[in-house]
This record gives sequence, structure tokens and C-alpha cells, in this order.
Amino acid sequence: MTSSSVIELKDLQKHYGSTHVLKGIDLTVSAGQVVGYIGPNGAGKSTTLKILIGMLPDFTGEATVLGMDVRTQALDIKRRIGYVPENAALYDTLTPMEYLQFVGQLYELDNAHIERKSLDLLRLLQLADHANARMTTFSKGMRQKVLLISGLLHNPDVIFLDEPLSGLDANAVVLVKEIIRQLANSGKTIFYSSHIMDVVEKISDRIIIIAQGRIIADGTFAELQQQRPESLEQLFAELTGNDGQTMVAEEFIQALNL
Ligand SMILES: Nc1ncnc2c1ncn2[C@@H]1O[C@H](COP(=O)(O)OP(=O)(O)OP(=O)(O)O)[C@@H](O)[C@H]1O
Repeated sequence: MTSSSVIELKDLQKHYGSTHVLKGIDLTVSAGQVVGYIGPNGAGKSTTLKILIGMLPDFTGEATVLGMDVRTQALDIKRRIGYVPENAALYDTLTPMEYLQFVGQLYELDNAHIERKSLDLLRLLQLADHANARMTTFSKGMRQKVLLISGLLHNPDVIFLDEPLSGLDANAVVLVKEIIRQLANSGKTIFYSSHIMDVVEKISDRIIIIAQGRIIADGTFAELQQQRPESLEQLFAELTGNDGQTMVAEEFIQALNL
């Protein structure tokens, strides 16, 4: 690993049974970069993230985070990374405060520190009024905010976000985008997977497109645009072989009307 590289993948391959999902991913991410990791459904984005956070040890190739091997040093890595999944099972009979207390204790944070920080973060995400309400009745966006806080509570150096804006309202999206930007400015490394192209375009220093388990484009948005001067959405559609959506939509409507 070079001195500032935080994530390194070498010939990363993953099979689920006989299905070859990742077919050789090579990647080096430097400290402070915001990497947008995008690709069509089923391309292997979540699988890559799960390998990087030590959830899937059964892969071939090499994967290190902060210079540590994800196979053998997963626990040490987990202390220094945050992970915000798209849909995690929250213990929703708990209140946000109880849940964050539980998560903070797993990271061995001091109880008073957890309480103070949780209240602050819940307030900033407009959840102060619900801090002590059971999460069973929470909307998707409210749950997503709690998940976001729980992934950041221990102030991790590297943050893995898998569709973190899922269910958030427009104001919350703007706020979380700004939080991501400021986290990166403070030196955190962010590995961000999403389908929301305009957000990826705006927040990423570097965009990596994967399709069918391989990297098919890697660069800043400006670099990718040099190949084709168009929006990330159009570029994505072309590179991943999904242009012609208008025709597909027309066929869909025709099929509905049959
Ligand atoms: N636990 C599993 N067992 C078997 N196959 C799996 C498992 N998890 C994922 N897959 C398969 O691996 C492939 C990649 O899945 P993955 O979730 O990594 O894709 P993705 O790029 O994150 O997709 P999406 O954009 O839909 O979230 C898919 O074909 C999926 O069906």
C-alpha cells in the first residue's frame, strides 16, 4: 500500500455458488477521496462493499482497508470504518436513543459521550422529537437517518455508504450531501454506492462504474465526460448498455395496454 492509500483491491473475485459475481476488481483509493461506485442492478456493488467491511470473507484476490487485510483483521478494520447499508434490520422496538446507545457500546464508547452525541446528531437530522419514540412506526427516511447516525457515531476514518439517501426527503438529501462533502474535507475517505446519478456526479471526486463484475470506467466526472460530453446518467446508460430507455418505456406501456 502507498502511504496515503486507504482501500486496495487486487484481482478481487467473488462467486456465489457457481455464479461469478466479481470478475477481477483492481482498485486503489486514497485518503480523503469520495468515490462514487455505481453500476446496474446486480453488478456487484453491495458485494464489493460487504467484502471491504469484512462481512464476506469467502473471496479470492486481495482486499485491504487502512493497510489491514479484510480476511484476517476484520475486527480491527471495523473499529475504524463506518457502514451505512440501504436496508438494515434496525431493532425497531427500541427508540433511536436506545439503539444508538447499543451501537455506541459495541464500539466501546463512553455512555455519556454516546448520549450527548446521539442527541446532537438526532437534532441536526430533525429527529429530536422522536429520540425516545419506538422506531416501529418510523418512516423509511426516519429509519435511514438513524442508520446514518449509527454508522458515523464512532467517528470512523473510512465510510462505506450503500444508497444512503434512500427514502430521505429533499431537504435531508441536501443536508446529507453536504455532510458527506464536509466529512471528506476533514480527511475521511468515502466509498459511496448509489443509483442517484446527479448526487454521485456532484459529490464524487472519482467515479467508478462497474458492470457484470468488472470496472468499465474510472475517473473524475470531468475525465469521464472527456470521452463523451454528456450527463452521468447518459454516460452510465451508454456504458452499461442500457440506452434506448424511451423505446423500452413505450413497449412497457403497450404491454400494459394489451
Ligand atoms: N447472498 C447471495 N447469494 C447468492 N447470490 C447473491 C447473494 N448476494 C448477491 N447475489 C447475487 O450477486 C449479484 C450481485 O449482487 P449485488 O447485491 O452485489 O449487486 P448490486 O450491484 O449491489 O445490485 P443493486 O444495484 O441491485 O443493489 C446479483 O446477481 C445477486 O443476485
